[in-house]
Parts: sequence; C-alpha cells; structure tokens
Amino acid sequence: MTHGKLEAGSKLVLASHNAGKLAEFSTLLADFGVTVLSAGDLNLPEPEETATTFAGNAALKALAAAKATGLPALADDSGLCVSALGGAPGIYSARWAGPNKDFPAAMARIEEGIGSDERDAWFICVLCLAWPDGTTRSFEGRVDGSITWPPRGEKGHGYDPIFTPTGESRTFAEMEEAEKNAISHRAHAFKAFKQACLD
Ligand SMILES: O=c1nc[nH]c2c1ncn2[C@H]1C[C@H](O)[C@@H](COP(=O)(O)OP(=O)(O)OP(=O)(O)O)O1
Ligand SMILES: [Mg+2]
Repeated sequence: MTHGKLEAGSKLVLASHNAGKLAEFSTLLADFGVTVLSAGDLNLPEPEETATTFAGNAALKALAAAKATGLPALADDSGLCVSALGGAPGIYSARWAGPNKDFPAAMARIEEGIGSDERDAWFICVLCLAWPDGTTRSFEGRVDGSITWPPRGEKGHGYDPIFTPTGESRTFAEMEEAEKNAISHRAHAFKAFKQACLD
C-alpha cells in the first residue's frame, strides 16, 4: 500500500454515516477500481465533531476510521454557509437539523434568519483521505448560489431544497443526481482528490 495513491483493487473506507453523501460518493467513485466499504457496514462509531473548521472535522473523521480499520479512509465534512448569517450554519449544518435530522426546521431557521434581500450562500466540502499511520491529505470544493424560499424539489438530501446554484433556476433538490454531481461542492473536492490520489 503506497501512501498518497490508492491503487486499483484497494479497499477504501467511506467514513460517513450520511446516506445522501454515501450515494453521491459511490457514483463519484464508480469509474475507479476501488472497493468501497462504508462506516455503517463496518459498525464504526460516529466520532464527535469537535474541531472548529471543516478541514479539522474531516481529518478527525477520516483518522478515526483509518485507525479503527487499518485501511485508508475518506471522510467528508461539509455544510451550507449563508452570507446574511455570517457564514452560519457552516460547520454546524448537521447540528442545526438536530438528532432527528429535521431539515425542514433547519431550513426554516435559515429563512427566518435572513430577513433581507441578501440571499447569497455557498456549500463547502472538505474531503480528507487518511492512512492508518496518521498521514492525511485534504481537498476542498465550493459551489456558490442563493437561498430559495419556499423549499423546492424532492431529490437530493439535507439543505438541497433551498439551494439554487448560480446560473441555474432549479434547486439542487430539483436536479438529477448526475446534474448535481457535475457542479456540486462535493464534485469539485472529488475532482481534486481523484487527480491526486487515484491511479
Ligand atoms: O450536498 C449537500 N446537500 C445538502 N445538504 C448538504 C450537502 N452537503 C452537506 N450538507 C449539509 C447537510 C449535512 O447534514 C451537513 C454536513 O454535516 P457533516 O457533519 O459533514 O455530515 P453528516 O453529519 O451528515 O454525516 P457524516 O459526518 O457522518 O459524514 O451539511
Ligand atoms: Mg457529521
């Protein structure tokens, strides 16, 4: 196992418990010969996200999974940043939805907080690949857009029904997964990860 590059046939742990992310990951990784195992399949615990940055939380999740399994692990820490809210919910995007993952309530909290014409927002994704020896590499992706109200669309996950990317009239939740995967924050981070880490 060389460090930095994943060879065809090698195993990769996806250190996420979010079904929506895992679906996007498997599509984004489909054309590469890695064998993917998810944190849920392996019964890995969900580490507490105690860092103060996306990069810090991505590294913490990837390292926990790599050390627990002895395999390279890829984590994603992501979130929605709203300009009128000073960048919130940001790294707290999952926590705003609470333990029951109540995204309708979290989306309403965003809309109530905006209270102006300033509707700019962006999604950030930091991917971290960690190796069992503690080596890490991180890649960031971003997509700019605006907050749409009321929410629209049934596809996607999380905050997708209120996010319309710049230059589009549809929200992420109104797009096919392949369309979102061509332009999303996760897609941009994946492109950099693939170039650096996949043979
Ligand atoms: O493409 C996206 N479309 C909609 N919403 C999104 C997206 N990407 C991140 N988000 C929001 C929802 C998610 O709950 C939070 C990430 O929080 P984050 O801690 O990274 O993920 P998580 O707790 O859901 O799963 P895990 O930590 O096991 O990977 O930001
Ligand atoms: Mg999380």
